[in-house]
Amino acid sequence: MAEPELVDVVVVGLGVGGEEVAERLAEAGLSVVGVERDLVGGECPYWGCIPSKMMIRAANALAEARRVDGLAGTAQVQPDWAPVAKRIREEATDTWDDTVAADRFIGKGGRLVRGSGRLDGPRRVRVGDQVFEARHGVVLGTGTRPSVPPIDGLADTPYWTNHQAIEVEELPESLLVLGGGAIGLELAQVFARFGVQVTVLEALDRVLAVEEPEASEVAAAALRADGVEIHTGVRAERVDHDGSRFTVRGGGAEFTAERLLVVTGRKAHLAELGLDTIGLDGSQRYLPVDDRLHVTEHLWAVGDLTGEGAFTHIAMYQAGIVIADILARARQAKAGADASGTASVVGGAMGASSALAASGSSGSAGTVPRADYRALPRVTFTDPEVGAVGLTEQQARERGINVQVGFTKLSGSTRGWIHRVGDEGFIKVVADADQGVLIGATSVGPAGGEVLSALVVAVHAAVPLSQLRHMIYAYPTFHRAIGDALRDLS
Ligand SMILES: Cc1cc2nc3c(=O)[nH]c(=O)nc-3n(C[C@H](O)[C@H](O)[C@H](O)COP(=O)(O)OP(=O)(O)OC[C@H]3O[C@@H](n4cnc5c(N)ncnc54)[C@H](O)[C@@H]3O)c2cc1C
Ligand SMILES: NC(=O)c1ccc[n+]([C@@H]2O[C@H](COP(=O)([O-])OP(=O)(O)OC[C@H]3O[C@@H](n4cnc5c(N)ncnc54)[C@H](O)[C@@H]3O)[C@@H](O)[C@H]2O)c1
Repeated sequence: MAEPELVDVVVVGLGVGGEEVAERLAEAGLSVVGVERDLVGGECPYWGCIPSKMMIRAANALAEARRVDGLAGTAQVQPDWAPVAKRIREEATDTWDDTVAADRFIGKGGRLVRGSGRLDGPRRVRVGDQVFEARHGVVLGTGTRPSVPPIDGLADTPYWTNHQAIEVEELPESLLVLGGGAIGLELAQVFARFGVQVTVLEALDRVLAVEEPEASEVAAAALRADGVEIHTGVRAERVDHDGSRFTVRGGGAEFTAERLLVVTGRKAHLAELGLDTIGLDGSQRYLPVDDRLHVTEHLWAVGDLTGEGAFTHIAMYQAGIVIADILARARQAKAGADASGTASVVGGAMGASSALAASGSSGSAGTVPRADYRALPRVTFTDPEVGAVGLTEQQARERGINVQVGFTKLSGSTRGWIHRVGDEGFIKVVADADQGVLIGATSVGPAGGEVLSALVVAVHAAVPLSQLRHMIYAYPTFHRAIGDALRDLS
């Protein structure tokens, strides 16, 4: 068997989290092998956040144009998917080609290895016949894939996941969407606004069930206004495809459409990562990590597979901590080696030590930040946008917190009233009455995700309620409604 090749760090999976770690460590002068079996960049730029938000931008332009009537005259809107598909192909994904991202990593000094990586004992990764041994350790950033439920008949049909929905060049006449979560709602609204007859089937009793019930109500009403049929409490039991149409049976009813999109959550695939070779259980749903993203000594994980929230901003946040941790350890190792007069343990390259010294690393593991998810923000980019941070009211009550809640509708604010059509939304704040701080908030509205930023600061920095109440909120903004919600706390 070939001797393992010694490097500083191996990163398996170059999605947003892994790519960030690999690029920044390579830039700092470490010898980094990045292993990727598909596209460098992962789900977000090719089949996730970016192309879906391009679709949403286009769909929202149609909706705004349709709002001209009654506000500013009349407008005739003729939707055309061609420019959207073209933009996704040419601007977002380079027709699903990662040359730019791969070259960027290589340009920073990284070594890209194409293939599937798996652990092969402590600090070792195997990719086909190649084995790498990492002095500082291995970072896993292998993300998630769609979790497709074991529904009778489904596996034998040509159903879509987010990949086919994002790559679509010609829209179907009708679409069944299985799953009323973030992906389901965002894409359902886009396609409906382009004229597709969309039906959403959700197993739970409300869509967007992880957020406040008031948010689910507003989102469902907005989609229905766009012509989307929503059926909650429907768990699909059987799927058939007759060559041209899908039929889904569930909840005693039958639904048919030309296409079926399955967006029922995501799943990490730990079993294929060789975790057993270091004594870890590969059958778990996610890979548990500590607050420095350590799975175990010399093994870190970032992004969706940690189960801390399937968001690009979580993957990037975690990547920042891992980078600081590894650079601090590399610097300590180098200092130890320098003191004992042995060769540098950092990389093999002559420039590595000086690059590391200039990289801004703290030099001490004690100063590496620890992950804190109290103020985790999330935004579902429906129109209106659903922004939320921290705990929902129910989560706070389940934790036994002395909860106060404040609520205000946007339509009751000056800006909402001026905005008129499309002003659906609200601000809801959840406070810990004993601590006198916000522990959660929801901001739904035309700019719900942007308005959320003030609430994220409030939860993150535990700004006292007394200070929040005495802040000046610009008039007439949507965010001024935060003041109204705070006054409603009881
Ligand atoms: C339709 C959609 C819309 C979304 N919109 C948003 C949004 O608006 N905002 C937001 O914050 N998040 C959004 N997300 C979520 C976001 O895309 C993910 O949270 C993010 O991509 C996670 O990054 P990651 O690095 O953990 O993994 P991924 O992006 O999944 O990347 C993992 C990479 O690892 C590779 N890989 C896996 N196993 C191996 C292996 N054994 N060897 C080598 N390579 C391997 C994969 O090929 C992949 O490239 C959206 C997701 C979807 C599907
Ligand atoms: N704007 C964003 O930040 C954004 C956008 C899209 C996705 N994402 C991320 O991607 C993750 C995955 O999104 P998702 O929408 O696939 O998952 P999700 O977990 O948010 O929603 C899946 C929905 O499918 C339902 N479901 C499951 N099995 C079903 C069945 N058999 N029949 C009917 N309904 C069923 C669930 O009850 C749930 O409501 C999200 O959790 C989110 O973190 C983020």
